[in-house]
Amino acid sequence: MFYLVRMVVSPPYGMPPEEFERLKAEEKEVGIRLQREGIWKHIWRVAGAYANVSIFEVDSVEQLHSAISSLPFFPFLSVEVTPLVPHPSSINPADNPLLKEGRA
Ligand SMILES: O=C(O)CC1=CCC(=O)O1
Repeated sequence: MFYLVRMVVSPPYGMPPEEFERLKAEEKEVGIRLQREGIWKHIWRVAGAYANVSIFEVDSVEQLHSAISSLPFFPFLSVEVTPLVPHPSSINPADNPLLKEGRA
């Protein structure tokens, strides 16, 4: 199952910069691990905002929640989740499991 996830980062006002930098480094580590595990397929910075849009591929919404809530920035994130289904006109096997399985 694919999900479009938009995350807006809002660190609390007054957070000491060194604590913020530590959390940011941990966030990057977890983000890279989830990409290497194949769950976090794409991540893009939203131009002009401290936000990202991402594509996750997971087996369940519980797995998605577990991944997102494992992020060190989680307490400071506004997260919007949109479930996706393959588009019938997609010719990209990565986006369309039917193509990947040779069934379309
Ligand atoms: O900077 C962000 O958009 C938040 C974030 C998620 C994974 C990562 O490395 O940073």
